[in-house]
Amino acid sequence: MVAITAPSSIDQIPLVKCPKANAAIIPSIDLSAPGAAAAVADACRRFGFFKATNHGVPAGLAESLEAGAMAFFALPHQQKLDMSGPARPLGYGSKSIGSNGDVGWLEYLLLSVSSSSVPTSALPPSLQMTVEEYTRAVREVSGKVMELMAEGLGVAKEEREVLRRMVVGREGSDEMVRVNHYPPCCSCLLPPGRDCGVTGFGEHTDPQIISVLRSNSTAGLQIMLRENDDDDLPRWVPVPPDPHSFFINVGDSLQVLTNGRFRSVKHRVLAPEGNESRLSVIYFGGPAPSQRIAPLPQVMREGEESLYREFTWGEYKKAAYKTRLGDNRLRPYELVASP
Ligand SMILES: O=C(O)CCC(=O)C(=O)O
Ligand SMILES: [Fe+2]
Repeated sequence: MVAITAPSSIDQIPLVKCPKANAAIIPSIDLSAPGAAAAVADACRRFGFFKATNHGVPAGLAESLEAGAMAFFALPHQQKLDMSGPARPLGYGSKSIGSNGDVGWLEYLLLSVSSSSVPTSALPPSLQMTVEEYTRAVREVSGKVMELMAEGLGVAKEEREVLRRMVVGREGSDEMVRVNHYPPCCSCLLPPGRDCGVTGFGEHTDPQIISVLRSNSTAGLQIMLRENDDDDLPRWVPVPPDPHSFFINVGDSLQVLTNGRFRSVKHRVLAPEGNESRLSVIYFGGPAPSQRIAPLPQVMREGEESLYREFTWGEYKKAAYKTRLGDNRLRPYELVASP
């Protein structure tokens, strides 16, 4: 039993109805194929998002984490709170996302996986071990993807680790794992096929450099397509779930590091419509708090000007905690106003 109150009690943020799904347009990239670097860069420029296949993480690892997480979320509410502490922001949270009034139809665990303030020691030991093992594997995927990104951006071979080194294996880097559980929402109230339109996780961009997401086979994730010349209305596109693949998000910091070449992707999650829960696990790769976030000299053309006022990751993260989920957190740092 999941200790979440009835759907009617949560703030139902009005959502734009989804246009017909056009799932085929979400790029799917075999990370080991020749040409992967160019495909990654193209996807990050156009969508800030892609599906990564052939990533080398054994299926059993994600499945064990999924099973352990589902068992944890099935515990009584108070026990989950007692074990992990209330999310501030690390720990166990339910419905409330952050401290600024954002709500969603979910419960979650937010864990820091690189600092000593990790509440994972309060998790059931087998879940803690699985989270740690899974994180080691996904960290490698994120490192590989960041190298492909650098290659696709045209960074010289000797410097292709420039992004990876900010996160992977760097002393003090800010890596987090979030496990989100979206219980079935209104299947009891609506006929099959009707969009219940309840927000699972409201629209936002991820502030870090990179996010690596894996979910079970329950749908709900959507990304916003960037406006283009023919279509200047924002369009939400459902992302068909694929438990065998990872989904890579460009975060705000990577947008700045690439001087806007890669764009952080707006995304959201709708609460599940059927009887199945959605379970997602997201690895967020952030740098050390003192890391300066400014366009990388390796990607800038001669004479190119920075589009952003520089900041440190620590400053940005602190500012992000003071904003609402859907706020454009990069706007205060833009030197050339976006439309
Ligand atoms: O749960 C999901 O599928 C995505 C959630 C998300 O975007 C996040 O936790 O930042
Ligand atoms: Fe996100």
